[in-house]
Amino acid sequence: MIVGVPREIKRDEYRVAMLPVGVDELVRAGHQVLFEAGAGLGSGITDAEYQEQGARIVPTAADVFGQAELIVKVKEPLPQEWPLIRPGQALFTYFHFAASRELTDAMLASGATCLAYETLRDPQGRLPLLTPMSEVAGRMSIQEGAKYLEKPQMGRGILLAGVPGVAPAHITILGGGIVGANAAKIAAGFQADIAILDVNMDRLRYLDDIMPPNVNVLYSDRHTIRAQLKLADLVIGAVLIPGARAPKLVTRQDLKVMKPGSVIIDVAIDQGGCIETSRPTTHSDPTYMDEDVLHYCVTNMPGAVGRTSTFALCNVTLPWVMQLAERGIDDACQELPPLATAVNIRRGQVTYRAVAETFGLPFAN
Ligand SMILES: NC(=O)C1=CN([C@@H]2O[C@H](COP(=O)(O)OP(=O)(O)OC[C@H]3O[C@@H](n4cnc5c(N)ncnc54)[C@H](O)[C@@H]3O)[C@@H](O)[C@H]2O)C=CC1
Ligand SMILES: CC(=O)C(=O)O
Repeated sequence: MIVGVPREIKRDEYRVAMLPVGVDELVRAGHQVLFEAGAGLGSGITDAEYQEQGARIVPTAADVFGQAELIVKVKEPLPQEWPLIRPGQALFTYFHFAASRELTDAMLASGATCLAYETLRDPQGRLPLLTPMSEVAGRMSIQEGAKYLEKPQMGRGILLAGVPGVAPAHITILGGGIVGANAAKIAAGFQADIAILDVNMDRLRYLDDIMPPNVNVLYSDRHTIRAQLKLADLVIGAVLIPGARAPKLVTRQDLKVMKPGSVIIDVAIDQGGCIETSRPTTHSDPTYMDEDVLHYCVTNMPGAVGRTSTFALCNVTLPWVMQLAERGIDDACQELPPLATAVNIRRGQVTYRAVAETFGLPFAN
C-alpha cells in the first residue's frame, strides 16, 4: 500500500503523524511511504531522517494526496486540503466531526473513508488514540490556567499554590476522564484546592481512591456546577460523549456568578465545547474575555508541545496504521472491531451514530 503523510497546516500545529520508526516498519513490510517535505520539522525530525528509513519525500501536499491510498494525519483536513481528497482514499486522523457540519459535508462529498482517531474504541471500551493527547491537554490545561490567571494576562492575579497565610486557587474540573484526571494530578502538585465533577459514579469512586486529599470528587448536576462556579478561579472543561457534540454544562447566565477575571480552559472545544460562551481559538490568539471571564479554547492544545505530542501520538497510532496497510482498509475494518469504531464516514455515508444524530443525517451501519 502507498501510505502518505502530509505536513500539518493548521495554525500552530507542530505535530507530525509518523516517526522514522513508523517508516521503517512500513517499508520492511513492503509498503511505500510518501512524506511531504518538511512535515516533521515542527517536531524536530528532518526529511533526511525519514529518507534514511526509506520514505520518499515529495514537494507538495498535492503529491501526497494524489498518490497515497491511506493518508495518515494529525488534525482534520482544512478547506485547502478538501479538493485534494479522492474517492476511495482513506484518511486516518482526528476529525471531531460533531463540531463541524462543513467538514462533515466536505468529507461526505469526497467519497473517502474517514477513520477518526478519537472514536476508535478498544475491547475494554477505552479510546486509546485519544488518550495520549488528552493526557497532554489535561496536564497543559493547568500550566495555561496558571499563566492566564496572572493579571498581565487579564486574569484575577491569583497564584495557584497560594502562600502561607493566603488560600490557594480553587479549580473546578468538569469531567473526570483522562483530561480531568491529568489536570487534577498536576493541579494537586501545585497545592491548589480542586473539585472534579463527573456523572459516572464508578469513575468518581476510582478518582477518590487515587487522588490526594486536596482533590474532592463531586457528582455533576446543575446545582453543584453552579455552586462550583461561584468558588472557582479556574474551570477546566473536560467532558466527552464520544463522537457527539459536547453537552453545554455552563450557560452564559451561569457565568454571571463567576468572579471577574476567573479563567475557563475549555479543553472539550474540539467537540464544540462544554461552555455556552466558548468558541474556538488558536495558540497565536488563545484567549478572549466574555462576561468578565477569560476564555481559552484552543482546539489543538498538544500542537504547541509538538515533540512530546508527536511521540505520544505515534506510539499508539502505528500499530493501527500497520494493520490498515497489511490487511487493506475494508478488510482491516471488518476483521478488527476497534478499527470499525473509527469509521465515521465511508464513501458518502455517515457510519458513526453520534455524528449522524448531531446533524440529523442518515446513519449507515
Ligand atoms: N483541545 C484540545 O486540544 C484537546 C481536546 N481534547 C478533548 O477533551 C475532551 C475530554 O477528553 P477525555 O478526557 O479523553 O474524555 P474521557 O472520555 O476520558 O472523559 C470524559 C468524561 O466526561 C464525563 N462526563 C460526561 N458527561 C458529563 C457531565 N454531564 N458532567 C460531568 N462529566 C461528564 C464522562 O463520564 C467522562 O468521565 C474531549 O472532547 C477530547 O476530544 C483532548 C485532547 C486535546
Ligand atoms: C485530540 C485533538 O483534537 C488534538 O490532539 O488536537
